Amino acid sequence: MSLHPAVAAVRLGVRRHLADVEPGSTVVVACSGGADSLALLAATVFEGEKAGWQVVGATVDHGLQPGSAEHAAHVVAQMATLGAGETLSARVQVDGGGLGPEAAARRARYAVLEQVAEHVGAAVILLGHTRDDQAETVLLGLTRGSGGRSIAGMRRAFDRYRRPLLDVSRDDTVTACQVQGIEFWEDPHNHDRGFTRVRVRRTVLPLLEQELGPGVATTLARTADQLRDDMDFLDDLAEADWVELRGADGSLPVDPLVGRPGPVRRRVLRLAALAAGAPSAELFHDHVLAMDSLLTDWHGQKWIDLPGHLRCARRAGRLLLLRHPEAESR
Ligand SMILES: Nc1ncnc2c1ncn2[C@@H]1O[C@H](COP(=O)(O)OP(=O)(O)OP(=O)(O)O)[C@@H](O)[C@H]1O
Repeated sequence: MSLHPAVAAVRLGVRRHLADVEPGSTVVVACSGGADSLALLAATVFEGEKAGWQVVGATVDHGLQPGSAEHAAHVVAQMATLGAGETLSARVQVDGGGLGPEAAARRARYAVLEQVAEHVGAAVILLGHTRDDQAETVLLGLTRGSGGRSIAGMRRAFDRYRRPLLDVSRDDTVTACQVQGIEFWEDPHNHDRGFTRVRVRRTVLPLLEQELGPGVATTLARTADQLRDDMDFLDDLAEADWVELRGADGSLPVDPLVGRPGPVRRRVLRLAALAAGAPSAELFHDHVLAMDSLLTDWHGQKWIDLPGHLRCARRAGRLLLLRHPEAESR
């Protein structure tokens, strides 16, 4: 019997994005019990047998809904049935810490996945994000208007995480599960139109596909790939400049910075503010533009305020990043 194209697509994603993973390595697959991550686990087990990997399935119980422990136990059983060599379930305490519930759950999940990877000595942790997740991320980023990085989408790899299914559609993961007889879970949140992402998934993207032609999700995901490459290049340039120019006190010389192209210069300023202690979640593009105005539109302004009780001031040919009390005395 010939291999179903959807199953082939998922396996190809795993083969391609884990080509450098050595025989004998341990690979953790993070499984929510949804179609994406179960299709990913099945493909990783299949490819892992050929490549000589130990495959560990891990599921995280956020404890946010009634019955979540039973759900986690069910996912563990499924992961074992699909052939994971080892299965793990971890319950986490989701503590907001100023974050929204989704972001808090995500942070707790990543922390526990890290512990799991340490525990089993894993080379990589796999996440089941698909091309459709990527397209939604790009659209959401566009509407948020927070700059190139937010429309550059998710990375295929970061730290020890990999996303092997970013070229695979959600439909293919669902079909791959169906043809392999894998029962998957439908997260009730996926139907809750209170979430912007759900409205993008269920209304905006289908409308775009209907009005502009099929393939919009693919095009958005491809655009994100190209943009991410450019962003990474500019980030690398800026990082090298920052390392070269910064003084021991974190200050920056005005003249060489003014000569740098704007996209690099503003990245250097952002790096300097972060290094001085500005919280990244609160440091917005407007703050960086205000810092930039001390370089490109300076008419004697004393300082500009930054988050994290910081001030940026221009004195004696340098940009200084100061804590508030110091700002007064220097
Ligand atoms: N409860 C869970 N346990 C283990 N892995 C999970 C769990 N929930 C999600 N994942 C992993 O994360 C992937 C993405 O899931 P989902 O899109 O629901 O999360 P998200 O909050 O958007 O994640 P991210 O912050 O990584 O974008 C899943 O395919 C799976 O690999």
